Amino acid sequence: MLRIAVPNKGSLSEPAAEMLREAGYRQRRDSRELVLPDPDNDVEFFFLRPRDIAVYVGAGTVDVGITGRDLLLDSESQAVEHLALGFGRSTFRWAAPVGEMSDVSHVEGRRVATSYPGLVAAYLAERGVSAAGIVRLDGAVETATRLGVADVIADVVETGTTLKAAGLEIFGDPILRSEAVLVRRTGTDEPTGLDVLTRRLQGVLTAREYVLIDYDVPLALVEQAVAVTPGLESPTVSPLHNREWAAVRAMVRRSETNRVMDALYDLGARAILVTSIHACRL
Ligand SMILES: Nc1ncnc2c1ncn2[C@@H]1O[C@H](COP(=O)(O)OP(=O)(O)OP(=O)(O)O)[C@@H](O)[C@H]1O
Ligand SMILES: O=P(O)(O)OC[C@H]1O[C@H](OP(=O)(O)OP(=O)(O)O)[C@H](O)[C@@H]1O
Ligand SMILES: [Mg+2]
Repeated sequence: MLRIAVPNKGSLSEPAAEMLREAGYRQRRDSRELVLPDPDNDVEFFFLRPRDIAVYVGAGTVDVGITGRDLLLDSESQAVEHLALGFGRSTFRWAAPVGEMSDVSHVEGRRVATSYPGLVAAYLAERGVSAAGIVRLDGAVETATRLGVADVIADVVETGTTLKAAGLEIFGDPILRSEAVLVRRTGTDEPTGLDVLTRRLQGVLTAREYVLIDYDVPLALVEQAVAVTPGLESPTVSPLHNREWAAVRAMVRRSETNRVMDALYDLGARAILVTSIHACRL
């Protein structure tokens, strides 16, 4: 039975449960449940703090887990990224009071507040910058400079609203681009059942990223139309009752739907229909 760790709280918790539900797994109804067996799918879920998940996976006490890439790298555990999951996207960035710093070299000799000391120390060491110290805080890191415990912070930024409200501005390149990831232990055989979980999650990712497009097009234009919608392997082209026309079906990236529909219409395609993909295996 594959043991899967899932965030029990925080911003990754709900979207992780949603993705697993879409992949056909049982999910808990009560947020106080800590363990949930799913015998039909031969897996067992453990609801743990996202920060601890890489630690459990690295120690081998659970087989795989969902956590943030930033938390994985901060953990310095034996866990590695297996599959990026496309939700919980954020950047991890430097910030300081407005107008004070513009480059990571300015962190030299200054005090840094962060919830990710491992990640920050590794980043600074790689660039040969010595901070005066790293102050580890659990949250609300943006307040640290105002309260005088640090000169600069390194923290998760999504919209930038929290930083702005604290009178801070980002500087330097992003330390990291993070998102939720499925992690597994390094240096051991792949756990039994991970192949099925991976295919199911990839199915959800594809169903979210792609739509199906159907249209009718004059036979003479099929080649040009297919060049606009090449699909993943090859589009389906079917005859229509009117023998001078064909029906085409292909997968298209959701983000490109309208551009593709416009191009097909301009070419002469008609009855262009777009439908969501509910589930898939490629
Ligand atoms: N505002 C946000 N937008 C996107 N991802 C975020 C945001 N805040 C935290 N994360 C991500 O969530 C993970 C941290 O989860 P964690 O549960 O420890 O903190 P949290 O989501 O901030 O919850 P809380 O602070 O309520 O405990 C990290 O991978 C981080 O990148
Ligand atoms: O760029 P924004 O959209 O403002 O989001 C980023 C903020 O969200 C998270 O904080 P959270 O609300 O989890 O509080 P915390 O600092 O106590 O973890 C994160 O730690 C940042 O502070
Ligand atoms: Mg938080």
